[in-house]
Amino acid sequence: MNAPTVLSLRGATKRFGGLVAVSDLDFDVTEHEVMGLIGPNGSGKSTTLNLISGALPVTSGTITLRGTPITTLPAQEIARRGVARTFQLVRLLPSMTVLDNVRAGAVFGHRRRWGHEAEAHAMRMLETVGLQRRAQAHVGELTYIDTKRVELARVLASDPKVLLLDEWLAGLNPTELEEGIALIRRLRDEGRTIILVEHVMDAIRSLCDRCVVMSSGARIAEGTPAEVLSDPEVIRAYLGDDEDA
Ligand SMILES: Nc1ncnc2c1ncn2[C@@H]1O[C@H](COP(=O)(O)OP(=O)(O)OP(=O)(O)O)[C@@H](O)[C@H]1O
Repeated sequence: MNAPTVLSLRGATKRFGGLVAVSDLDFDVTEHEVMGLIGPNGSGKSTTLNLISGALPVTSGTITLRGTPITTLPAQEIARRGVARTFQLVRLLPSMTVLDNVRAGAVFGHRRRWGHEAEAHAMRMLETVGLQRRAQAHVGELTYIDTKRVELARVLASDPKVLLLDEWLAGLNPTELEEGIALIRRLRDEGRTIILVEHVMDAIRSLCDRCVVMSSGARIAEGTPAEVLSDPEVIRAYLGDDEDA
C-alpha cells in the first residue's frame, strides 16, 4: 500500500512585485519520507518553505496538510498543526540557557507542555541531538554546530509531524557534517516526514528518498537523488549558477 500523502502543493506561486520567486509549483510529500528540495541559489527553495510554514502568503495556488487546506492559515496555526522549520540563520535567544531555548519550543509548539513536563521534554530533545551535557550553558558560549543542535532540539520540542530543514547542514566542517547527517538519519528512522533544503549533495544522496529540483521558481525535475543529479537539465541549471559552478 502506498504511504499516505502528508503535504501537497498545487500551483503554488509567489510573486514579489515583478519577480516570480515560486512558479506554479506542484509536489507531494508522503508520510515518513525525506524529500530534498534542491536547486541553484535563488531558485525559490526558502520561499517555498516560507509558503508551507505560512511565513509568507501564496500569491496563488493551494497547500494542503493531510488533505486539509492550510494555504491561508497564519503561521502560528500551521505550527500548531505540526509543521515546524529551522532557519538558514539560526534564531535563538543568546542570553538564555540551552535548556530554556529548547523549553520555549515545548511551550509554544504543536503539543504544548508546561512546567516540569516541558523541562523533561526539553531534556529528552537535548539528548536526541546529543547536547544534554550543555543544558545549562548559555547559547552564546556554544560552537556553531552546537547552536544548530539547539535550534533543532527547539524545533523538535514542538513534536512536529513535518520538519522543514532549511540548509541545516550549511557551514559545518567535514566531521560535523557526518554527525549532522547521522542525526537527520536518526530523525528519519524515528518516522518523521522531512523536507530538506540543502546544497550539500553528499547529504542529499545519503538522506533523501526523493528530490524535487527547482530552477527560477519552477520544478524542473523530480526523482531519486541519483536520477535527478544525472539529469542534463538539472546539471545545466546548476552550471548556469555562478556560485555553484
Ligand atoms: N522577501 C522577498 N522580497 C523580494 N524578493 C525576494 C524575497 N525573498 C526572496 N526573494 C527573491 O526570490 C527569489 C528566490 O529566493 P529564495 O531565497 O527562495 O531562493 P533559494 O533557492 O532559497 O536560494 P538560496 O539557495 O540562495 O537560499 C530570489 O530571486 C530572491 O531574491
